[in-house]
Amino acid sequence: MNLLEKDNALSLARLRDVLIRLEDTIIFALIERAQFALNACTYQPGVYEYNDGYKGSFLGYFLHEMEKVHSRVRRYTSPDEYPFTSPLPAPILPTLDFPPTLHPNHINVNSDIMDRYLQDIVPKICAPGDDLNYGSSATRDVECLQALSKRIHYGKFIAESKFQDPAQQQTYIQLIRAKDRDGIMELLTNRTVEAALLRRLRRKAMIYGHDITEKGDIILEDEGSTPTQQKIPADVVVDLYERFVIPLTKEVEVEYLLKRLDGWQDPSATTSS
Ligand SMILES: C=C(O[C@@H]1C=C(C(=O)O)C=C[C@H]1O)C(=O)O
Repeated sequence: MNLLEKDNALSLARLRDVLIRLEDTIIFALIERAQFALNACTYQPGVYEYNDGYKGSFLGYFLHEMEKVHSRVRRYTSPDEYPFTSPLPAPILPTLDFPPTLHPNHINVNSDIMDRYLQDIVPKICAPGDDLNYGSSATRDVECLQALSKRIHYGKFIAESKFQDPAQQQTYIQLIRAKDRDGIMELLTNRTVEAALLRRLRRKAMIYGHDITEKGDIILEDEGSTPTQQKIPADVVVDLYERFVIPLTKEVEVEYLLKRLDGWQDPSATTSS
């Protein structure tokens, strides 16, 4: 979605279409990472010496170097992009005039994303062991992390869209003023959308994650496909969304809404004469 556009920027349907497209990005990024072994040494701090005194992991070093270049070309001035590392240099390009779609906030859940990715995701999609392809596996790790980060932080746009719905705004205002996290979570939750998403995701993962024979047949798990024919198990992708991506997206929505009234004047409030 072009965030420089001003019209219809917060249409919930358009935002949901972005999340649907990001499903493809995430599935293919996971498939690319799954080509390589776990390469656990790339996640352990202190395994390599770095000329600038950096003491973290190979992935951390690679990610920070990548983000420094991306920061220089103003990637993180976009309201849908959030870095994992700091400090980052100022952009060499003039900042773009994004419409003020989101309420000012400093929400960044990338440390949670990194923890869950390393603990819960990589070990399930990669073969154990070390294939020495450290640069390749780290490159795919960065692509997975960036895609997951974009998807989860899109929760801010979704939350703003829901807040601006006239039919729900006063209810959100009451819940926010009461600091009612559970009430906000319940109001923003759409179980129908979530269930449809998981059904669609399983179909995508089964099709994208399998080779297609010359005849055009797709060999699926329940048709006796062997692990070598599965680029990534559909169950892993569905479980990733159900236990991590969706819950963390909703946490971002709740955190965003809890701060939505900071410095905000309710236009519907009657001014006392
Ligand atoms: C993103 C939305 O908000 C919530 C989070 C969802 C998700 O992370 O996929 C789906 C539905 C909602 O429970 C939405 O309403 O589309």
